[in-house]
Amino acid sequence: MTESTAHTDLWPAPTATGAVDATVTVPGSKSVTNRALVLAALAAEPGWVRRPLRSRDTVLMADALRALGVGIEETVSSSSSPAAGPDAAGEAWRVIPAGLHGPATVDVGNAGTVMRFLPPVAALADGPVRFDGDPRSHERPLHGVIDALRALGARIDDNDRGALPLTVHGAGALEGGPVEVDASSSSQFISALLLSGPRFNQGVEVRHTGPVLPSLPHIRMTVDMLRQAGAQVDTPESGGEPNVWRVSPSALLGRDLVVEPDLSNAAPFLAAALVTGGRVTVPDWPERTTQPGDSLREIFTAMGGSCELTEAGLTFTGTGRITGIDADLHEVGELTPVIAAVAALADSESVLRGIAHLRLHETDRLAALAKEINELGGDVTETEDGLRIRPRPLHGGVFHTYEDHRLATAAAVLGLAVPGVEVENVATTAKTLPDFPELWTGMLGSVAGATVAGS
Ligand SMILES: O=C(O)C1=C[C@@H](OP(=O)(O)O)[C@@H](O)[C@H](O)C1
Ligand SMILES: C=C(OP(=O)(O)O)C(=O)O
Repeated sequence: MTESTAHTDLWPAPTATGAVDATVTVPGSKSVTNRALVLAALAAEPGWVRRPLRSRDTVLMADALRALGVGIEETVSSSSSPAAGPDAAGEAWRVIPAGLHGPATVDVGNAGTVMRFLPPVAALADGPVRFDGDPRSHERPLHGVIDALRALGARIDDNDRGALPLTVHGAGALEGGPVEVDASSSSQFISALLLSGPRFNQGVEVRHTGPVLPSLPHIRMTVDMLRQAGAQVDTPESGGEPNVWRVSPSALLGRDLVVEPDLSNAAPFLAAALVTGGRVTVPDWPERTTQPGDSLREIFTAMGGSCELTEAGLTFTGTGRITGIDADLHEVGELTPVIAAVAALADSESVLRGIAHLRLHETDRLAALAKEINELGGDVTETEDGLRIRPRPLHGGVFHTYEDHRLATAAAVLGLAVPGVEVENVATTAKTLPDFPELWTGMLGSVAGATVAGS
């Protein structure tokens, strides 16, 4: 969290004066889209990524792969693929793999997936690839990827910083093999090495050596998508050693993949049902998924709502009463900001644990949530590994967002119940959810008497 941001634009968060009753179509998953792009770029044949998320993080990924020589064409497709399903017509990315070339320059913005997933890809290029990004990207942990790639045979020039900016001197191939990584600061270190692993001469065997590994569902997502692309992956869950993942060298298939809705970005909309005692349906909620956002069904039910998965999607219904929770969120850390906002509106205390690594996300999320909710009259304290939230009556005010999309959506949730919340730089939601203000007001359009604070 840096103290000051240059943004002066304030978005008056709409206050709900009634129960929401809406269906909200949530755009595609950032995590699935960016994995799909990387795997398609490394494949031996062209593939499709349908219903991709088009947001800052995914456009940065596509542009970076293009800079390395991969063809990515935007199309409006009417799919004839059975895999795509009857209603999968619509926008798609056609990915045409090619030899990976340097010199190239990659702007990672502040996308963890781009800054961590692409250095291993760059090691396969035939020349130098320079990586840089937003000022915050220089502070986010990358040492796990850098050290592991060096151990696997890559040459990287990072001025001994263990962080961005850096240059990967691609040599056209990487030896690969066994490597140890402390991924306690980001699961993305492991995902990064596994995703490119099939293309290393010896494949890769990644052993996590540090304390608790966060975001395991995201590693499962990596493994799942690798397997669907034809890779052979051994995991702790498939009978392998604890904390060891092994990917064999192989060609990857070009897939026809339909991206699921981003279930973590469904969080503010489901929260609206909880906060207003209303009902929100998110269509196309997958029956089976590796996305951490699927845990919202359990977490928000524990906080006082109920949910039902039908053909129409996931319908979440609130009662207007919110109960605090004591929850370990280390597997689903990216859900924390919205859960914290809901907890601040509950009728009992919450403790959110297991999320110390959030201090290294888009901003220091623990510090930012505590400061901003407290500035609205709340009582949030940082613990060693999370937050303690004691609900108090809140008042309006400016909610600073620190270039963090999830801080902005959390603020919108507070604004439903607290008149006069003004969200600084709501446009920062474009990192993963570009149409957030429109989706939000569209959802509230279904509330009789919805008002916009400050208007
Ligand atoms: O692999 C991914 O797509 C992600 C993994 C998680 O990262 P961390 O393990 O760094 O928390 C998550 O928070 C991030 O939003 C997306
Ligand atoms: C931590 C997040 O993003 P990133 O992929 O940049 O790590 C997030 O989206 O909550």
